[in-house]
Amino acid sequence: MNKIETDVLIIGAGSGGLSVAAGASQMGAKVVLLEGHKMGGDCLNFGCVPSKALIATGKAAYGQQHAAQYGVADAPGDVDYAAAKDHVADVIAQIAPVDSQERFEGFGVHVIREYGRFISENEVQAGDAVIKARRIVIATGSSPLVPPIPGLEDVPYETNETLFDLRDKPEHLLIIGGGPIGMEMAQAHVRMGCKVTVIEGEKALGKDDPELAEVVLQTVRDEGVVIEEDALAAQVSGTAGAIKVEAKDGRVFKGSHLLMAVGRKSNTDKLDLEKARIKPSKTGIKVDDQLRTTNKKVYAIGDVAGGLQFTHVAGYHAGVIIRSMLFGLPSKAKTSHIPWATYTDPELAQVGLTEAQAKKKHGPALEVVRFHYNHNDRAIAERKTKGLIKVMVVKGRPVGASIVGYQAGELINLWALALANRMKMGQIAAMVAPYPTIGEINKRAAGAYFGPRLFESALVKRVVGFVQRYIP
Ligand SMILES: Cc1cc2nc3c(=O)[nH]c(=O)nc-3n(C[C@H](O)[C@H](O)[C@H](O)COP(=O)(O)OP(=O)(O)OC[C@H]3O[C@@H](n4cnc5c(N)ncnc54)[C@H](O)[C@@H]3O)c2cc1C
Ligand SMILES: NC(=O)c1ccc[n+]([C@@H]2O[C@H](COP(=O)([O-])OP(=O)(O)OC[C@H]3O[C@@H](n4cnc5c(N)ncnc54)[C@H](O)[C@@H]3O)[C@@H](O)[C@H]2O)c1
Repeated sequence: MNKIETDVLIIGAGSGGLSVAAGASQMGAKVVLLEGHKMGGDCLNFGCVPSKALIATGKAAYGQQHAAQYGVADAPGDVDYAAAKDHVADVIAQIAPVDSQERFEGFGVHVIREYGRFISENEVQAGDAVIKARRIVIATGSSPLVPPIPGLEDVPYETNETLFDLRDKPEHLLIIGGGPIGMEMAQAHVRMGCKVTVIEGEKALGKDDPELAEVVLQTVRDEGVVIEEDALAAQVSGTAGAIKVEAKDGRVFKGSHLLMAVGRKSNTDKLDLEKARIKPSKTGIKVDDQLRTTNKKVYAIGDVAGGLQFTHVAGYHAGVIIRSMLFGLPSKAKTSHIPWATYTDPELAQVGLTEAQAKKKHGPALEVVRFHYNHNDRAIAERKTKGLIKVMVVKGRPVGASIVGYQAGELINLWALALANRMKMGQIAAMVAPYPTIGEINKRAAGAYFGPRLFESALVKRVVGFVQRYIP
C-alpha cells in the first residue's frame, strides 16, 4: 500500500478538476489528481469538443450547398462520414496536450490514473495508493442518463460516449431527447446527409425562451429534421439497422440508428460517499453555496454538483473553491450571471432571466427591449439575418438577455459581463462598436432601450427647442 499525504486531492481530471489542479499547484499547494479514464473528461473526449467539430463538418457541407446566394456555384456538399470522424479525432488530438498528464506533472501535480473511492472522511483509495488530504475536491462529472425504457437494453444505441467513434454513416438517426445534445447532433447529422428524427417527450429546447427556441426549431425542421414533441419514448425494439421507438401516445418512429440524449446522471457510483459522510442530492451531490458537501473538508464542483452542467460552470466553480481552499476566504457560487449557448445554426444563447422569468420576478418594473438581426448591416452582408436579441431591463440594468441568431454565443459575452458586474444599460450604450460588426446588435439593443426615452419624450423636445432658440 502506497500512502500519500497532500494538501489538495482532486478526483476527476475533467473541466473542473483540471482547473483546480492548475490553479492550486501553480499557487504553491501540494496536489494529487486522480483520473480513472481519459484526461480532459467529457468536454474534450465526448462532449463540447467533438460535438463542435462535427457541427463544423455540417456547416461546411451546408455552406457548399448554399453558396449560390453569394455568387458561388452550389456544390453537393457530400460528406465522407468516416473522414468527418477523423477530423473530430484530429481536433481532440490538437487540444489534448493542454489537458495531458505530462502538462499537469509539469506543474508539479501528482497524477494517478485510477478511479478513487473514499475509505474515510479524509482518505481516498486509488489503485494501490491511499491518499490523505487536507481538502478533497470531487469533480467526477456526469454520464449519459439511460432511462429504463422497456426494450432499450436489447437494442443497440449510441450515447455521447460512442457517437463520435461511429464510422458508418447512419442512414436514419433517431434521437430520443430534444435538448442541446439532441438538437446540435440532429442538425449536424442532417447536414451530413442523414435522415434524422428527434423524439422529444415535452418541448424541444425547453430550457430556453420559447419564442427564440422556435426560430432554431423551425430552421432545423426546414433543413429536413423531423421533430416530434410530446412524444415520450415508452418502448424500444429492433436490431442494428432497424430500430423502432414507440411513444407513449402510440406514435411509432423507425430508423437505422438510435442516439440517447435525455440528460445526464452525476458520477457518484464509484465514490463510496457514505464512508466520508457525504450526502447525495436528487441530481448529484448535496452542496452549500460555497460548494462544500456535507463533509466540510470536501467540495463538489462541475456536473457532479448537479446544477448547471457546462464546462464554463465547472471552471467557474474551480475559481470559487480555490479562493476558499487556498486562502481561507469566503467564496460563494452564484448562478444568475452564468451564460449558456446551444451551437445550432442559428445559435441560441441565454444569460440571466428569460422574459418569462423576469416577468414573474419583476412584474411591471420589467422592460423588454428587442432588436432584430435583419437591421444589422453585417448580418445582411453575410446573409445571416434570421434572429433577434431580447434584453430584460429593470431600473436601467439588464437582468437577462436572450439571443437567437448568427454568433449568438459570441454576442452573449457582453451581457454576461454586464450581469456579472451589475452594469447599466447606459454603459452598454456608451460603447462604440466597430462598423459593420454583428456585435453592433448589442449596442442597438441598448439603443432600443434609450430610443423611446430620447425620441418620444416631450421634455427632451422642450429642452432641445429651448437650447436652439435661446443659446447662441
Ligand atoms: C455532447 C455534449 C456536448 C457538450 N457541449 C458543451 C458545450 O458546448 N459547452 C459547454 O459548456 N458544455 C458542454 N457540455 C457539458 C460539458 O461537457 C460538461 O459540463 C463538463 O465536461 C463538466 O466538467 P466536469 O469537470 O464536471 O466533468 P468531466 O469533464 O466529465 O470530468 C470528470 C472526470 O472525472 C473522471 N472520474 C469519474 N469518476 C471518477 C473517480 N471515481 N475517480 C477518478 N476519476 C473519476 C471521469 O473519467 C472524467 O474524466 C457538453 C456535454 C456533452 C455530453
Ligand atoms: N452547447 C452546450 O453548452 C451543450 C451542448 C450539449 C450538452 N450540454 C450539456 O449537457 C446537458 C445534457 O444535455 P441533454 O440534451 O442530454 O439533456 P437535457 O436534459 O437538456 O435534454 C433532454 C431532453 O430529453 C427529453 N426526454 C427525457 N426523457 C425522454 C423520453 N423518455 N422520451 C423523449 N424525450 C425525453 C427531455 O424532455 C429533455 O428535453 C445539458 O443540459 C447541458 O448542460 C451543453
